Amino acid sequence: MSITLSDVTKSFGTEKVLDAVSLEIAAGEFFAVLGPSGCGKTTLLRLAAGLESLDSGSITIGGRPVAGDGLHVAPEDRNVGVVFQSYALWPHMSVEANVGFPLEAAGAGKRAALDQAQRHLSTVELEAFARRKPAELSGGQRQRVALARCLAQGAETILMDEPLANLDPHLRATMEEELARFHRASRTTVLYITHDQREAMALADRLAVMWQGQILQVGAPSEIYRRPASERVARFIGRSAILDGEVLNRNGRDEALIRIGGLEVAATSSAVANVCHNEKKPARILVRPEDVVLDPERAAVTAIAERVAYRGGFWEVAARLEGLETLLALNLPERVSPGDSLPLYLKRAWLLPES
Ligand SMILES: Nc1ncnc2c1ncn2[C@@H]1O[C@H](COP(=O)(O)OP(=O)(O)OP(=O)(O)O)[C@@H](O)[C@H]1O
Repeated sequence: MSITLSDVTKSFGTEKVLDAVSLEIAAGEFFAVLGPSGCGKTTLLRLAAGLESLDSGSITIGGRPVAGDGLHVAPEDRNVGVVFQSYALWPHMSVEANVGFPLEAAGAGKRAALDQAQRHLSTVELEAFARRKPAELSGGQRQRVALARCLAQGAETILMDEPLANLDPHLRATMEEELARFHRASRTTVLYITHDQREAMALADRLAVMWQGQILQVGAPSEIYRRPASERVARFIGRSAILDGEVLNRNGRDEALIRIGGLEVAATSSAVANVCHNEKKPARILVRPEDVVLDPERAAVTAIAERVAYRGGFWEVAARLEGLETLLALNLPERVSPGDSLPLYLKRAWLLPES
């Protein structure tokens, strides 16, 4: 079911934690909210779940108003499942009893509840573990039981708050795949809260970048990576260099010729519409590592390697362009050493919109 937040505002004491937040999450979408610690992500999720009440604005789920204008539908009547970092399973019950419990509580007979539980356990590929107790499962398996229980509740919308935060890196990667498979199989709407940009990029159809109670940008992960709306978003998502440069000329509808140090390159931007032909002005320019290539044939500039770190399969390099303070970030397939000069070719750049 779709989730719509309109101008949602929430304060705790004098601290405004959410400031007129509006979001539209489509039915069946995997939507991630990404932001640094304390920016208000969990509060947003708790408001959608009905675990907090809002100060102003409104929330609808599946088109039905659930909060706002004096209305507050109780969490159990919102038809949403919630998965937290801690799995909140009943330790004394078997896996199948944990999953079947919401069905029994809703009036289904014991046998029918267990049959249904089996079906939902097969969605998360845990049929074989039905008789175990939660303590006999791995962290990732417990997380899957919690997901199966949401499905058993009939939740067409699942709210997840950092569900992988307690897992070790290897299990996290496996669980990311599990979550993606779960979403494909169930087609539930997922609102997913995380501060891990890698996780959000890997899982989400779309994501919102949040900062200090506000939404900075909403878009597909590749859109946010390639076309960040501000320097803050650019710094938060992915590795990059943000350099001082100059716009030299407007080349096309969303392209301008820019200069960074001694280098001239075409940059795209949503902001080029504000640039006049032949108008020179200072600019902030985003360069992603994959857009900087070591290529003696096409090299337009030479940079000096300053820091080099092996990252398994490639070397991560920070290199200085003459006359510039900020270091360029690049990934190279071959080893270089600090002090080496690198003939570089810049494939493209992104002219950051003025903020
Ligand atoms: N019940 C509460 N009472 C008072 N302040 C609260 C309460 N819940 C959250 N806050 C404050 O609201 C702000 C946002 O908290 P929230 O948990 O939404 O952030 P978050 O983005 O989820 O952070 P994290 O990633 O660290 O979990 C924080 O400053 C927090 O201290």
